[in-house]
Amino acid sequence: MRIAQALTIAGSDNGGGAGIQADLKTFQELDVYGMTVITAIAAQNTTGVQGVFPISYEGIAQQLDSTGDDFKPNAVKTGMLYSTEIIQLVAEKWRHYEWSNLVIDPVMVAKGGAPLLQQQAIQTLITELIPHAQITTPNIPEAELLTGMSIRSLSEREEAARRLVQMGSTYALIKGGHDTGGMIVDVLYDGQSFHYLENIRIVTPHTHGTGCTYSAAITAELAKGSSVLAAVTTARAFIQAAIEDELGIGAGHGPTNHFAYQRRQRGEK
Ligand SMILES: Nc1ncnc2c1ncn2[C@@H]1O[C@H](COP(=O)(O)OP(=O)(O)O)[C@@H](O)[C@H]1O
Ligand SMILES: Cc1ncc(COP(=O)(O)O)c(N)n1
Repeated sequence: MRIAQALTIAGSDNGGGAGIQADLKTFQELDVYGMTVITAIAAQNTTGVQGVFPISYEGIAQQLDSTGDDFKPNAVKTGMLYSTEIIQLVAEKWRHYEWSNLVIDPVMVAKGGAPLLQQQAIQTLITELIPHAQITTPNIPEAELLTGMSIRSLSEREEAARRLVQMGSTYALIKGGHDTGGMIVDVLYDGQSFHYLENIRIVTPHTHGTGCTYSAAITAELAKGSSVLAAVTTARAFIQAAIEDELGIGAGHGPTNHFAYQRRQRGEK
């Protein structure tokens, strides 16, 4: 049996809704073999982040080498990278192992407001890692920090996507979840034309890990050989199902339902 393989380089969420855990669950649901490099341990639950404990530089470097020396992931995603040093390290190993299909989810702040990327590391992300990206997937506040522009209108979302492509990302996906309308519009740009993914906003507090799950689904589809547009389209359906069929776990902003998409595909509830 040949199986597509994907690597996630991200932080751990013990609550299982975001970070490494969301990525692995998503890979598994989409029939992709998942591998991990853990950058930090975030102690968190549905009410917030209680602590962040970075893994040592050596610990991350060794995980990257142990992975790269033996495995050939078909796609790689980054989530919480935390510091300038970690971003530089990932960029160096990326070049060394000649990996392909890099998906950058530029995780900066948790839903509750806790910082997951040091402020000074944003510039390093732009100069060192984004030029290697097949696709970069910021939410609106992350896109504002990366591009230095304020984003209100659809045309500003398009301009932000253009700037990310100018920085070297082959595709840019500006996610619309932080907008306020009844429809959510995610804007995908390939350097020439725009694609708009429009979905009904689901009224729910349970959106913890949506960005992680969405970008993990894109990574899984790229690992299987899909085009970027096809990967984003499938991933969007995956995240919509995951938010719609809510699990209602925890007292605060609960995780999404990683089972939902495949259950629907099989005609189950
Ligand atoms: N309430 C919602 N209803 C439907 N889709 C949502 C909802 N919240 C988020 N999404 C979708 O999940 C994806 C990630 O959400 P977003 O909030 O933009 O990013 P992040 O989780 O990185 O902050 C986007 O495609 C967004 O449109
Ligand atoms: C380890 C880790 N990575 C990423 C997120 C962002 O997820 P969200 O924006 O849904 O809080 C998180 N909370 N924890």
